[in-house]
Amino acid sequence: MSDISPARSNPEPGGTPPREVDWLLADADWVLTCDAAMSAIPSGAVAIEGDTLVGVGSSRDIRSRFRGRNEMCLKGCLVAPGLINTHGHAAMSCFRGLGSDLPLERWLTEVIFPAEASHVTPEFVHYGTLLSCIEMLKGGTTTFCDGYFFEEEAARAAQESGIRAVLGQGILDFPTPDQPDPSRFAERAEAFLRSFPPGESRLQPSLFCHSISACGPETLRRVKSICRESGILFQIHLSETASEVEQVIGRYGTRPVHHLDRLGILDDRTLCAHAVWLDREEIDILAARGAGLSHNEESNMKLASGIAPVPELIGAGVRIGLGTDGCASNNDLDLFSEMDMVAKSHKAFRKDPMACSAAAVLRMATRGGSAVLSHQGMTGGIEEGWKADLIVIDLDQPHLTPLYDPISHLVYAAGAGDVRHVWVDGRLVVSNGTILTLDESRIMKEVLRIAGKIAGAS
Ligand SMILES: CSC[C@H]1O[C@@H](n2cnc3c(O)ncnc32)[C@H](O)[C@@H]1O
Ligand SMILES: [Zn+2]
Repeated sequence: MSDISPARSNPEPGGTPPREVDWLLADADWVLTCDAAMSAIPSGAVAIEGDTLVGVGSSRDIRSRFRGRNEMCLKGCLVAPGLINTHGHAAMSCFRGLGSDLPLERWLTEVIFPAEASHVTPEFVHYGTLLSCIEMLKGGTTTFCDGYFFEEEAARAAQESGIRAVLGQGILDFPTPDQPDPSRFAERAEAFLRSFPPGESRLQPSLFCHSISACGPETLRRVKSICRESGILFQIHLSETASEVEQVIGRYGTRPVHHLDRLGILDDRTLCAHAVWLDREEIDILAARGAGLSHNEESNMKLASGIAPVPELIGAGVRIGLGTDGCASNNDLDLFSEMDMVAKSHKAFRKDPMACSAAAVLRMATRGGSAVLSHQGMTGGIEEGWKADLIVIDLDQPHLTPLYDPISHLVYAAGAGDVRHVWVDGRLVVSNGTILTLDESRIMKEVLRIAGKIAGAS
């Protein structure tokens, strides 16, 4: 059980006195660094100064070098990097579970798009995103990548919560809740970028073209060019269902990845969500261009979209993170259950227990996610000089006893409810399972009020 108490700094006799830092977290049973070798440090410790990890190692070593203004003894706990959710629509927590058990096209056109036209307002996005930030932070997610409407409100919510986020303004060639005139999509995108608080490194803007079906070639080209000029991430839903691929072939005479490649969309600042239906050539193009993917297995399974070729993508060197998608197609934002499902579904689909290992899945949820968001060297690992985005798991529980392999434990046995403490950018935002930055019960009440109107209208 973790305890905020002095961690007994231990200077070497006659040596330099320990450096004083903001936080010294010591005596953890394990520190999972998620470094390139996915190493785990037994009896480990970390030191945090400001927003940065300044010491990572054995408790003995770190205690000899640092003394914390705040110290925590983490006996019975595991420390891991904060998880990274690379695809979602945070505000859609207000639609949690709406239209369950339909395939993607019917779910979108019969339920979600009409509900969005009637109910999505700045207030909906603000409270839906706040609720999602609470769920994500309490469940060990410290970064999320988003795409929705009125995304200024999502940015405001992320800012209030203390989470790290990439926030994508949604663009379609159809009227949307925040742009009734689709011909003015570029003005909407530019207004969003202008609204973005400058100098806020924890939050980054992005643009999100919904899909090839919803955005014509000119829209895709223009939005990508705005992204290039601004040095920001371009996002798109890609090849989510087999029928979407058939539609693209029917309309453009080529498969979706070739279509995007011909338009010059694919590079290392493009993030494609889903990418379920890919052929060999498309996988090679994605790898050659350095494009990133978000693998959203639970959403793909719930909408019966299919199983993405993850082992082939990893084999080809494509960069992949894990995403939950929105709460209407998952129906939660829990990256622990997502990791468990990803590892098991690929094993079952291939009838091969080695098809997708626990380490490969944890890598996608940490370093992989960081790479597709261009946060590499900053998040997704516990390394000196990187951002202090950390989670502490309480191991002192029946379902986590005994422990032989900490990575296997994190992926197959631990759950979002086992997260005790969370730091983002060096700031403690969840303590003993309680969110410190937001008023959880007030936000739930506001979301219930919004949900009451949605339920009353349907
Ligand atoms: C511009 S992104 C927001 C837009 O996307 C819709 N959406 C949510 N989940 C999915 C999905 O899995 N595939 C396609 N579109 C999705 C959301 O409802 C918004 O309209
Ligand atoms: Zn999506």
